[in-house]
Amino acid sequence: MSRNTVVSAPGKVLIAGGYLVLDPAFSGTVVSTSSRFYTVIRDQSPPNRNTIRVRSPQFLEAIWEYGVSLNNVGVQVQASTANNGANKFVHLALQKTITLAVEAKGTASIASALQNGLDIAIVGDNDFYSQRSKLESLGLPRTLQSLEQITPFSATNVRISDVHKTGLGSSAALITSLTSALLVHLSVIPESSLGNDDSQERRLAHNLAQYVHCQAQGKVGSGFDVAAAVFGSHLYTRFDPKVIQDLMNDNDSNLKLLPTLSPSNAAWDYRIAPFKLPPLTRIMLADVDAGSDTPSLVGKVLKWRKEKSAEANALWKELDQLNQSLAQSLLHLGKLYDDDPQNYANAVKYISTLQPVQWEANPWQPVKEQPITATFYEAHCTSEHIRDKMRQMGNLSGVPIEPPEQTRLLNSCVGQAGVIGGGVPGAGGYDAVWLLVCDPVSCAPDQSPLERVEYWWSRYTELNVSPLSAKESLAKGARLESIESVLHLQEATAVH
Ligand SMILES: Nc1ncnc2c1ncn2[C@@H]1O[C@H](COP(=O)(O)OP(=O)(O)OP(=O)(O)O)[C@@H](O)[C@H]1O
Ligand SMILES: C[C@@](O)(CCOP(=O)(O)O)CC(=O)O
Repeated sequence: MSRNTVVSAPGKVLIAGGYLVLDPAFSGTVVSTSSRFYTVIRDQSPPNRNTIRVRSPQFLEAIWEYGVSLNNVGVQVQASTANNGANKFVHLALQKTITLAVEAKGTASIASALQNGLDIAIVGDNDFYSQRSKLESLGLPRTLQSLEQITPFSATNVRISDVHKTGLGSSAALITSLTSALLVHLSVIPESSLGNDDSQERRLAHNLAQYVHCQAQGKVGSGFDVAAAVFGSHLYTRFDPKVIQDLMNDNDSNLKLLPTLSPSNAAWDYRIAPFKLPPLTRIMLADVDAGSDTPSLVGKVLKWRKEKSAEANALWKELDQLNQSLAQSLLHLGKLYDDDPQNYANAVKYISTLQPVQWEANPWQPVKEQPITATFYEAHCTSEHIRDKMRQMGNLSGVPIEPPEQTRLLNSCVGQAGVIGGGVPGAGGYDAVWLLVCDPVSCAPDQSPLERVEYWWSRYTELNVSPLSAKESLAKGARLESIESVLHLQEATAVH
């Protein structure tokens, strides 16, 4: 039986550092999500030498066939003229990854891996796409429980270009799972290398995915979304675009890829510092009405920063300090848990039933719980302060980063018992919110913060708020999967 290779990569939420992360002098706090993209690679049956078929079974008209020629001139991946439209992202991922594989392993080895042709299926968790209309058509309320009733990797019944995305970074997760799965399948990196949080092989996968994503988008962004897909949650400092400038300009593909993309190329100066959300807390995400256009928000903010640089730089500095202190408070909570899990759990349970303003008001609170409660309160205040500064950025640049509708929604959530903080992720706009809530082992007889927020969102009328099921992914970044252990993956990717 032919082997299959399955690699998944998570989505992302930038909880702090929007806009700042575009500048290498600042960092962003990025949380990777349990919602993932999965790429499944099998041999073609019946065999079809040197061809690759890529399928996205969740979409209409989403099958692309390619021919691969490997010769002394190089690698050519040619889209079939019978394809229903092009898929630039997938095409570039195949072209660049196979080219890199030939450089690393030699033509004969890659020709042998392609002797039966490849069938590649790509699917994304339902969270990447808005489930609002599906819930409506099923007559289900907009709750986490309702989402569980939708089959995993369910069909969207539309073309890719028409789907309503939720902003989890589908293209970065897709490119990362596809390029990393190919690297494993073509034996450029061993399967075991994705078992380590950080390794030379994972860094190669990162550099390749960043480059392919930049080529596909036609620009070099900050890359925090690809970094999250590869490494999981972390504090991200961007790389200097110069590292791939020559490759980006090389329209005739004359240059070798490996010298630039190799993990030993010191020009890759991105930094990944460890980060994860505190124990017994949970991130909650919601898709809010229609998505906004990130590139246009970003363009306007950057233009304003250029024109009003003194004012903007002062704001960037203040925000940077706040972003760093939020990350430090959240990391410190992790340490407080490690030092004293019992008092930490008690403190979380205690604040889960109180609004943040009440957290420190109890003079009888056990002494050992006090520093824990105080750190949670600090995180709350800092995240509110960040929102304030992001609104200021929006007002000064004339961009709806946290528009008034979102402010009202967030204020009504952040004031609730057990809610630590929240905001508009990434570039902001109308399309999404995140919250960090306490998630104690049990809240009985009270409702948990999660249940309270969920209920509030499902009844909220000013905006239509639809929750996502994602939690933080604690499995770091891209990982090898076995097809049997991911619910519905076999069915969703079967060749019919
Ligand atoms: N499921 C998929 N299968 C194959 N190709 C896909 C899929 N999803 C996206 N793509 C490709 O990636 C391209 C860009 O995707 P898109 O613009 O949706 O990403 P994005 O803006 O990063 O998403 P997000 O808003 O979630 O951050 C699409 O035009 C398509 O070529
Ligand atoms: C504004 C920016 O900093 C974040 C955009 O994030 P998102 O795609 O809205 O999650 C741009 C970037 O870093 O690519």
